[in-house]
Amino acid sequence: MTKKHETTPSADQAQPQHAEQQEETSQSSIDATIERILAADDTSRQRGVLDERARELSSVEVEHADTDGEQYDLFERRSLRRVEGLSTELEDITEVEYRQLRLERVVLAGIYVGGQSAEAEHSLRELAALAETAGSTVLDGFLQKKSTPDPGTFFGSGKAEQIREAVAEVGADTVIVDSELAPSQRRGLEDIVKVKVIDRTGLILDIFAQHAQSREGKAQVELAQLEYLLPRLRGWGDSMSRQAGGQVGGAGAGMGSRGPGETKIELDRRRINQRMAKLRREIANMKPAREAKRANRRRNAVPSVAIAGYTNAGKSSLLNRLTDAGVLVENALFATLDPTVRKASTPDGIGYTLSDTVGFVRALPTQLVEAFRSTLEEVADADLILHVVDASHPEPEGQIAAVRQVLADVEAHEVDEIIVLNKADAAEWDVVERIRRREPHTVLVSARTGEGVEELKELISQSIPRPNVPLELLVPYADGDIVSRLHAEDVEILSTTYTEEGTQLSVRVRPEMTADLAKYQVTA
Ligand SMILES: Nc1nc2c(ncn2[C@@H]2O[C@H](COP(=O)(O)OP(=O)(O)OP(=O)(O)O)[C@@H](O)[C@H]2O)c(=O)[nH]1
Ligand SMILES: [Mg+2]
Repeated sequence: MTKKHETTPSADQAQPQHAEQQEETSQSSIDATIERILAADDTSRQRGVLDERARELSSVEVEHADTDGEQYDLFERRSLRRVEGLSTELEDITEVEYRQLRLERVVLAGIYVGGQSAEAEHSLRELAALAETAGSTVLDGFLQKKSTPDPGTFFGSGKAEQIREAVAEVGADTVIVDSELAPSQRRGLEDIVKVKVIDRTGLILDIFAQHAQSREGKAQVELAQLEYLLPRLRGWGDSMSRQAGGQVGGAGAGMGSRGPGETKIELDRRRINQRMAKLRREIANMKPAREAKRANRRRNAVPSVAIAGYTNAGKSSLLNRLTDAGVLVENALFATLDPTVRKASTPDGIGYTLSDTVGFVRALPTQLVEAFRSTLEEVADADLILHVVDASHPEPEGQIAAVRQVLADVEAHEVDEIIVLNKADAAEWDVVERIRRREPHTVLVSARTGEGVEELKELISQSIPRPNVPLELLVPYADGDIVSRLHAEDVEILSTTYTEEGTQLSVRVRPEMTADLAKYQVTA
């Protein structure tokens, strides 16, 4: 199935293309005129969109803060980077296509509705960053003004033809479209541009597949990929006749269209469904272990703080800064997929857990949100969310909105949230001011330099549930270990006085501790 362009076009297949052309010509001539007028604008737009480096990846060389640790994973990951021009051919593409996109030299393309070109450019630059993260070289980018996507080829055959020319000119082997394409649009476009076409969702899934490490993460990504792939199996649906080798003639693609191709596709489809059911079971089986851990934390009333935010905002760097965890930090999108939970404590010694999560992105594929639901639900369960925002980005508002959308999807929108404006060392002041005006709880930090981190720790300390049962204790000197325990555990010690009978303490503890301390209790 690698040889997608070798199949002889059947009458059946030619039909929709023909219809599409008709539709195209029957579109009002006003459209054509507008297109012509825009053409001038378009040529300037076609080049230049990607002249600036993709903003989503920071433009400064990656430096690591001391707190970032040894970054062994990074070395490993780099050493596995795709090498341009080398690729592994795999035979049974219906089975492996979804993990092996073989992106090498790519051309990007997107459409925008009138008046939203800035937004579309932004999105296309982000797409470039995603493509780079996936290991490909971005050669060119196009934006087309179009209010509704063409049902057959997404761009319309005229524009698709231009893309084909550009692809041929720069020698690209893949076109990445900045939207989610319907399976038929992807096929329609591939037939014109003559190289592989993938969409934003497929690209993000590919990055996730490259970065997944844990058994659970891998299973989650594979499930999302299969879900995405299922309706996209080549030969499924309208192009069934290609599978039958073009033997099906005439308009009636009814009974006669049942050929060997369909059987093969049905088989694949059944196998994929079985695999998906198995993955769902596996993921469900992994959940109890994580839930047990979480329940344990709950029982011990350890407050939990979740770090969430747009991809590359600096979540892992912040976790490292707050805990010395040595978690992988990379100037790449979706560096972290596997949630990491670390212990941390407030300046006055109240312990809490801090967890790093998968980054979010505009239009995070729904298949991924679904597959990662169990992971993301940990965020919903937290006592506090540190929503990390890249303050060196010119317009982080869109990112904040995208993150909140995902948080709402997993019902985490009611958890207390602190907006952590990170990368203070590289921030634009007007951006910082703008966000501070809009958001009630913000703090400006730099995970790299450590600036503002003390203030953030203080804010966390005030925002997590604190021990809240006041007790007056008198502990005989013989029971000195109790006093050390009070110091070691999550107890707020308000005052200590030494009397003849023992140490007198005024404390606040968590409810679970009151039973143990009952025998030392005195009335104030
Ligand atoms: N200038 C500057 N760069 C920073 C700061 N914090 C993080 N970075 C850089 O931003 C990039 C992304 O950092 P990460 O901590 O990996 O970001 P993340 O949010 O965990 O990213 P994903 O896991 O990919 O979603 C890295 O190149 C960091 O070195 C900061 O305070 N200032
Ligand atoms: Mg990370």
